[in-house]
Amino acid sequence: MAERPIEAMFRHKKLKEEDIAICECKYDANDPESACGERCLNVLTSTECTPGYCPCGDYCKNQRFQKSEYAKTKFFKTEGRGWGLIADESIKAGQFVIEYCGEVISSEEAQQRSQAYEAQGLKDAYIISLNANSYIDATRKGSLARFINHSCEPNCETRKWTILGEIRVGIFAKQDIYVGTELAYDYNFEWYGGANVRCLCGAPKCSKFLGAKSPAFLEHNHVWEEGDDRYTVEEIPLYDSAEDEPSLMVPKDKSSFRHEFLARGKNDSPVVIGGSAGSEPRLGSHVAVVEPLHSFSAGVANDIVKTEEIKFLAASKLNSSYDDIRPAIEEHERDSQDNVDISAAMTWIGASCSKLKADFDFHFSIVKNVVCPPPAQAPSSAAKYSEEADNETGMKYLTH
Ligand SMILES: C[S@@+](CC[C@H](N)C(=O)[O-])C[C@H]1O[C@@H](n2cnc3c(N)ncnc32)[C@H](O)[C@@H]1O
Repeated sequence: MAERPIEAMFRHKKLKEEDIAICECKYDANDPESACGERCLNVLTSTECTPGYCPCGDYCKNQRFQKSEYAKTKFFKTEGRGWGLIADESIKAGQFVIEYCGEVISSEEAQQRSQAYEAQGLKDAYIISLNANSYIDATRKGSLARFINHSCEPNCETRKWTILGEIRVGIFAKQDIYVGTELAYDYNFEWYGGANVRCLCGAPKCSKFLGAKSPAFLEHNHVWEEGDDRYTVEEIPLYDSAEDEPSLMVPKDKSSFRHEFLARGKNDSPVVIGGSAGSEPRLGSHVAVVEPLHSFSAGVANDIVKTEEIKFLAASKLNSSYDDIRPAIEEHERDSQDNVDISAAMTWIGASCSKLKADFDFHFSIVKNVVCPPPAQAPSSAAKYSEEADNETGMKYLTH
């Protein structure tokens, strides 16, 4: 066995000798920079070489986490987003910027701490996910990486690396970054903030909330689907990191339907479809006023209620199968590993298709029965059928 420096023996306590990944690199004495470059077997598997075992010895370039080879950065005060981190030297695309350091904790501990920090009034969240069961909390201990803000169009990204048998998270540049540019990554898969925070990244395709696509956010706010008004932003309590406002009113999407009111016919007044309640319906726009469900014929009402029930059932089946597949999806998204259990994936795909079909059937039943009823069906007394067709869709709407 090759002789190893003493400190190497102490450092990989968790790694058994037979588990140490040893590359086959041979460094060129005339070009020491070539040692363990991008073709190194360990680099290709996002694993750092183990000191004392790498054939390139001290020339090995693949020990950046272990040697804290960070880019030069400094923190600064942003407008509305607290502290941020900027590049203090130019950074190349793909370069390791800094490690996200902190306390490694379990998911139960992460949940407890996140609630406790919120109760203490801490507005900034520093817990990110490491894998399905562990999190890194940089609230009390961490590197400068804790100051990196979120952007929906970021110049950096997180990547997982295996260092001496342990997974660690690094921030890497996605593109060349000039000196003085703010560093940002997308919090989506790592976000473990308790409160819903309005995103102030300013990107044209901003998703409005920090971590809006993260498993934790979806779990707390349910599935936020296009056209599903149960989960519109108006209904999500949030605080604004800039002004700590308790609520935010976002203009409603005029083209989305409000099925629940229609299908259940909860009140007697006409129901507005596709406009904010109380707003003036406009003829020929994507706004229609219809009667509550109970004022339609029994056949029409039954058809809509039946398709809506199927829709809810399909949604709940999809949700429960998502719970089974979620750990695999998370793992896959983080580590790009193809370890998704095929039967769970098939169930999930099946449930997704059933839900799509149920959604379609429900929408179709509204269009068929309410928005465009067959000519034989006379409109009710409270509404008359407008002959004016929408230019874009050709659909006709009920109006006062
Ligand atoms: C990991 S910390 C980042 C550093 C933080 N700005 C500070 O002052 O310590 C994450 C917190 O920063 C704030 N933040 C980060 N990105 C943001 C963004 N795009 N919009 C609004 N607030 C943001 C949020 O309060 C979030 O909880």
